[in-house]
Amino acid sequence: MARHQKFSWTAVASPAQHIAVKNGVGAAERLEVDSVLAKELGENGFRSTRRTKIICTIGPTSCSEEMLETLAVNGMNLARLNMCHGTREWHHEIISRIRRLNQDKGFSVAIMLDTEGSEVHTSALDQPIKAEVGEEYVLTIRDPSSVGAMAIGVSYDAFVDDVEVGDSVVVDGGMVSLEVESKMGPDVHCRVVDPGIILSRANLTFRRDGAVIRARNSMLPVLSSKDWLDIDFAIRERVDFIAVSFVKSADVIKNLKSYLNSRADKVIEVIAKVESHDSVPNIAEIVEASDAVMVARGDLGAQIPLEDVPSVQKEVVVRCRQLGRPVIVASHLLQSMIEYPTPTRAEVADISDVVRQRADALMLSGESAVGAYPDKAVNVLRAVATRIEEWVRQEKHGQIVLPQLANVPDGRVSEELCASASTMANNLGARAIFVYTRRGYMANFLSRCRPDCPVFAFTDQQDVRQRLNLRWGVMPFRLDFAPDPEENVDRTFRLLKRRDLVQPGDLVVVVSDIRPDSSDASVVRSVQIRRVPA
Ligand SMILES: Nc1ncnc2c1ncn2[C@@H]1O[C@H](COP(=O)(O)OP(=O)(O)OP(=O)(O)O)[C@@H](O)[C@H]1O
Ligand SMILES: CC(=O)C(=O)O
Ligand SMILES: [K+]
Ligand SMILES: [Mg+2]
Repeated sequence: MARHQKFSWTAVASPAQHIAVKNGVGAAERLEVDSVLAKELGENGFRSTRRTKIICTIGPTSCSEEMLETLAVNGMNLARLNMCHGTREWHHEIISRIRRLNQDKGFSVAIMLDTEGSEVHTSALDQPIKAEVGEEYVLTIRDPSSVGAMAIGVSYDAFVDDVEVGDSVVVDGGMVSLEVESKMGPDVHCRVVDPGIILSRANLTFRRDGAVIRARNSMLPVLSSKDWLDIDFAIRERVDFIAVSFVKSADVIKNLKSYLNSRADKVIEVIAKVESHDSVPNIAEIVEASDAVMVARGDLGAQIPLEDVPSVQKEVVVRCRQLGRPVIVASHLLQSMIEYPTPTRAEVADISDVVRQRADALMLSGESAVGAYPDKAVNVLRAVATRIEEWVRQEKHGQIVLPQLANVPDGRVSEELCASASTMANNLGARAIFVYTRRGYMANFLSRCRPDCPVFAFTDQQDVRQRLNLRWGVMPFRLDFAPDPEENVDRTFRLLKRRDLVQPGDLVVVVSDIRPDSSDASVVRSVQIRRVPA
């Protein structure tokens, strides 16, 4: 079968080389592109280069320098660090490793820090516990070692008041279920109903008659005092994104954004995680307030009925696209690959559904953090995304009506310009759209249009380049800008030709809103149709 080749699970890129391009004429003519992206573009051609971005949660089985490099080579665009696990020192070390690899190997892997949030979880365990039907465990708010061999600590003191005899305790959304048999002061005695594995710091939800109990639990702050310390750590580490766990409403996002505005000396984008029962009625305001959104299906599936998860996912994805917010679909995409080297057919179908919905990014959780095959899981995401995107383009799936966003004339012009550029590029079968952008604003608008060809975004800011890694279809480049916008286009053609990334005669649509000087009055916005000169 001719397709077999494209659908294989092997890596497209061999170990990357540093490929910052320097023009002999002057040191200013410098173009930097992620070495893995350059290779993908060279080998697959523009049209077949993957548009959906890949995020990997880094944990014990993916934190070595070798595995981080393999993940980057296989297509990881963003690394996620989950502050539920590991110490700040550990996370600092991983961030340093990723930065070193970016520097030495020419990657541009962006960094996301994910807050712990006030979820209720078990204490740290040295070993996962295999819970068998009928066994009794004591969930306690005391030090479990003082209670006995079958005791497990719980992070939230009021849980002993919240639960009653007969309630269910659900571990990690259903990995294990227990029933409360008796309460004795700080200890709650439970019997295993559904057997399975209890992992270290596993999430706990409590149910009565099938419904989630949200007594005191729902009064916990979304950002705890520990989370604020982790946020200060994120600022010091200059991460690209902070993902906020268990968001309930827009308030916490607004609060965090103003904190970051006043404290951080770079832009850190705030990602709202939709995983709390309480977030569901407030999705519209949450999407509006956030820079990006994650459908965190692991916890979401424990907080709302499982059969409601797909429609919430769809709603969030569509809303985000309409408002131009990047959207990530996370967790259980390749759950079986935690243990096995190949995915189930149902998992491939799930990934394909996310890609058809045209979400910006796919995120691995346990598969890359603790799984036996993090590199293979990334290969599967890459192969499935690439193949399904091609199919979506052929069949014209996933077209949605995009409402007008900007309500100021300036914004309207940018938005219309991008919509027209995207339509023109589709109708003319352009090889790429080039956009020159300082803050990434125009690249975002273009990504929202989901054009058939890739968007090459040229920015002079390294941190904008990193953030654009999350945007669907955007291939970020760092370019030293010339004062004259026309010179930027010529410079790009020259440098890309030298890399063999474009050929003379290629048709590209060029969008620019770079100001020749810093005064707003002189902004020149344009769309041009250009052929790469000989
Ligand atoms: N830094 C880490 N150190 C140790 N184990 C980790 C780390 N990160 C993740 N893990 C393990 O990988 C599993 C899956 O990771 P994941 O980030 O999905 O965590 P989680 O505990 O389910 O929380 P969340 O809801 O925030 O995703 C975790 O349950 C944990 O066992
Ligand atoms: C990613 C995450 O937090 C979840 O799926 O619950
Ligand atoms: K988390
Ligand atoms: Mg979660």
